[in-house]
Amino acid sequence: MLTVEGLHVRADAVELVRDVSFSIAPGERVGLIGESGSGKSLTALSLMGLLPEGVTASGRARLGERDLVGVPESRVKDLRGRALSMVFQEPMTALNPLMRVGAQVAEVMTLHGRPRQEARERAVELLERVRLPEPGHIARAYPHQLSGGQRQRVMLAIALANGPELLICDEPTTALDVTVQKQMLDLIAEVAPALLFITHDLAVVASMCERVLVMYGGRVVESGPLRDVFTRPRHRYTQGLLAASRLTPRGTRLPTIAGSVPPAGRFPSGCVFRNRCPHATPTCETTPALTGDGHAHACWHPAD
Ligand SMILES: Nc1ncnc2c1ncn2[C@@H]1O[C@H](COP(=O)(O)OP(=O)(O)OP(=O)(O)O)[C@@H](O)[C@H]1O
Repeated sequence: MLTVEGLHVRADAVELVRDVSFSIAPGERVGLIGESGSGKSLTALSLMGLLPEGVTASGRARLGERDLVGVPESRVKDLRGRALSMVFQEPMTALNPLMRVGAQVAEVMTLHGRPRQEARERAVELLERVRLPEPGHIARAYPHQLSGGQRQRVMLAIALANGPELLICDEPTTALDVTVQKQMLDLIAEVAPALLFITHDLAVVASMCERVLVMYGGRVVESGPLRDVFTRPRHRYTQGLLAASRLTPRGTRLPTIAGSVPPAGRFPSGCVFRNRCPHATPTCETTPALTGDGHAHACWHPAD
């Protein structure tokens, strides 16, 4: 559905994103991870036609039959917020502080041609879909009257308003506290038609995505199904990332905690790995190993 081939992003002579290629199939959830400054956001922004002033993209990116790069702004504008939409990290900067949130959700629909009254009614339905309580009441609130988690749900409602084919999320839960993060991630996984999910957090990628792309120094250095990349990381950066994370690559012997391995299924509530060990293979017995704070994630692989 989305095909990116040889995408480059430059600011003057400096190449910030180099020769990036990947694709996303309908319904697929793809994670984009990489260190700070590796080019994740610029890759996403070039698909949205939202690159900052002085930064330009070249190469090919298509959503279905429609080109996203190297086309006039009017064409991309027509697709943006309709065929593909994006949820950013900080909802407070993306929302208009002077406009009621219901009107902001309705506006993205009227901009794409929906009659005003119909858009207002649909806005309340969308606020309900993103599980905001009393959506009619919330629609009349201003952004500052909502919590961070509620504001991010409003952003998700805006992103979903015109029934996009692809949702791009750039660190959408970083500004939220941990319990709210989990609810938001579950909601995104449920409502996204297809997803490009940008994050630093490997555990989040493991719980949300089927495939992963790893960026380093402006390039995609590794990509593949989640299990392959997490169990057989090839690039040094991915290996380092996994070693530093709460996940342990298959083949690593984990210390037995306090002389015993906790029984399977003893994940703390809210744990993103509940019954979803990313290393699981048919031959691998996986058992969650809980460490001191009871919320670390690792797998026990007796076969290794
Ligand atoms: N407007 C700009 N002009 C020049 N360079 C820029 C501009 N915006 C970003 N860059 C540079 O491009 C590189 C990639 O930035 P990008 O924001 O895509 O990184 P990222 O992987 O999303 O990082 P983070 O995880 O910190 O958000 C960085 O080196 C950044 O400094």
